[in-house]
Amino acid sequence: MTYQLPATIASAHRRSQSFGLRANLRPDFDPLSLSALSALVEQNRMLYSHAVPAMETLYQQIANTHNSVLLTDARGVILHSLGDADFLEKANRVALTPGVNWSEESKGTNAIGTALAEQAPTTVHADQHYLTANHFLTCSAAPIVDHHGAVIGVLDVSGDRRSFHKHTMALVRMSALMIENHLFAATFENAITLHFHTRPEFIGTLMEGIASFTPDGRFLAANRNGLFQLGLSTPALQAHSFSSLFGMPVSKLYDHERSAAPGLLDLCMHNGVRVYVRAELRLKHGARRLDDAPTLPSPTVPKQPERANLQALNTGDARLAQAIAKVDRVLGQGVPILITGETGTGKEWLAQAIHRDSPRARGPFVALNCAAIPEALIESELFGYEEGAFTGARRKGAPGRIMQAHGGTLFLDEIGDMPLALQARLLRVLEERKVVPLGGAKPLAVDVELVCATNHDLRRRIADGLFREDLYYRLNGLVLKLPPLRERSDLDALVGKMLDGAHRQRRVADAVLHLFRRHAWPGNLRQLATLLRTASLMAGDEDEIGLHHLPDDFLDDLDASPLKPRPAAAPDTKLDDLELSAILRTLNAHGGNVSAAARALGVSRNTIYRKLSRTSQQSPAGRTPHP
Ligand SMILES: Nc1ncnc2c1ncn2[C@@H]1O[C@H](COP(=O)(O)OP(=O)(O)OP(=O)(O)O)[C@@H](O)[C@H]1O
Repeated sequence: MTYQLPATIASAHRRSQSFGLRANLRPDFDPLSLSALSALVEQNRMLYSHAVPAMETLYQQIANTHNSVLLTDARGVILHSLGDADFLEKANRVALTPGVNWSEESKGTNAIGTALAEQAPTTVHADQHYLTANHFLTCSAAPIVDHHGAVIGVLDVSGDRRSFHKHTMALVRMSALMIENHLFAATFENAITLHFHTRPEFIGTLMEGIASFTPDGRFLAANRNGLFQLGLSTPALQAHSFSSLFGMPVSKLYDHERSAAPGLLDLCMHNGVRVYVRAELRLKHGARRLDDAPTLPSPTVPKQPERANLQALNTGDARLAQAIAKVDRVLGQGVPILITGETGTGKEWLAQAIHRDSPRARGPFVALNCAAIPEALIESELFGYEEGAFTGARRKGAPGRIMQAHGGTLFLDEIGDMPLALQARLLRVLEERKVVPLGGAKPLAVDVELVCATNHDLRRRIADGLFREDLYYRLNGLVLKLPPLRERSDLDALVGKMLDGAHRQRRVADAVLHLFRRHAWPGNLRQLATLLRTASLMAGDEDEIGLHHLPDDFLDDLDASPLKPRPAAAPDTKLDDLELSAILRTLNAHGGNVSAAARALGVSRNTIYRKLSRTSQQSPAGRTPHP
């Protein structure tokens, strides 16, 4: 049977012929010597050290599928491979091993060589390979580019052709993007780095745009998604600055970052597209490098008399005010703080405020989410590793998060999810105040204030054998329990504060506030902040956020979920709820338009407003917790 070769493969075959290669060529068994390979790895140290963790994660996804993960340099020489033993043995037979060159000039059409030649992700399957010896393979490769857009290597998954899976290419592309983003983040030491996207939930994911600027706002570089969103090429961007691209003076960005709880910025790019932006300031005077680690922050740093940042969180809820008063008493005294509370109740914001009001405010604030990184990586992330700690290469060492927080605050989020074995190591670090990096022998002295957070009940996890009791007692110097939003009495003030941070000053209609007070808010402050951002966008030029600006899914939720119970004394409870439910459903069906809903129900708009407000008055926020 004959079939048409895809155009890329056909031109790769023509190139292979022009190199004088023959299809029956025997694989080349002449790899670089071990010392030459080590030297090559050393030359590609940045690429190698950021790629290996991503390769390990990628390999975990495809383990036991007769595949291997490979990294090459910019010429196609394999630097590192990870794979299933049975497949590695087969791969050896065709020299798919470290130290061997897989460029098209050397091996003819193959995913690595062709991805390099085409500068694009490429899959080469079975007999699409130029050399007959490679027909048993299926390979998917994606180039890795640096911050100038230059190809610096290739990530590839190769396996037995029977193991072909159509999702492999997507996994490889995502992993290559992850490596590029990590490299990008490590490239600029003294810079402002922006993470941006048109949708706030995409910030922190592989889809985010990243762009770096000098401290005075000149453009340095952007990653692939950043270039795409900005809609300009790297050369065109060289003439730009933070203010010309994002319409805000750089001084305002500094002001924003210095504010009590800098959330996402809502900015309008030069092309008129609105984006959400998280800024990261890595400025020399602010960021502490490991090299200066042994020096502790100067004891002469004055203790700030005012708790400006903590006070900014105090918007009138009595339980929160109590928690802040407790923090005030222990600040700077070396008492570990444990923050508990449901998801989205503001645990991380509180941790940041604690750091900013502490005498260590000038030191680093380093956060690690123990639930967000694979278990295999937590250890090296937390404790760091020494040069040569990983087999196969002279991978340069890296400081762990604990060391990076030296002289400042270490925030361990989701501490309840930390694996048991690491809990023992963490306990030792806390007791001895020393860290031993992986593969290292020498303990390094470390001085950090510890703030941890969890939404688990740690006592429960102790009873279930998932959390060490001794560590628990080491962490809970002061335990702060953040109330869920449905139990807070300062909802109106919070709404006002969240809107204050926006570009445009807007009010919220009473009817909307009434609905807010009756909602159970499973996503807490995060849900409220996101809802207000969406509603503000919907409101466009209007000064007031009304019911018709609320997203449909919120009205759906309100209708579907039980409202907060009202006090037992309230009359006609059932009837009122039925009525309210009918009103909400109708509002929902009419996109939140009160006039249309009133017409459909045959009542006046005022009746709708009155019913909404009456139900809320019967159930003041903060009275009864939602079950
Ligand atoms: N005091 C506050 N004022 C205004 N918005 C706030 C405040 N605290 C939190 N938020 C909003 O809520 C979001 C979630 O807050 P945060 O990340 O601190 O919660 P968390 O409890 O740590 O969540 P998780 O348990 O999911 O890690 C923030 O991104 C912000 O939008």
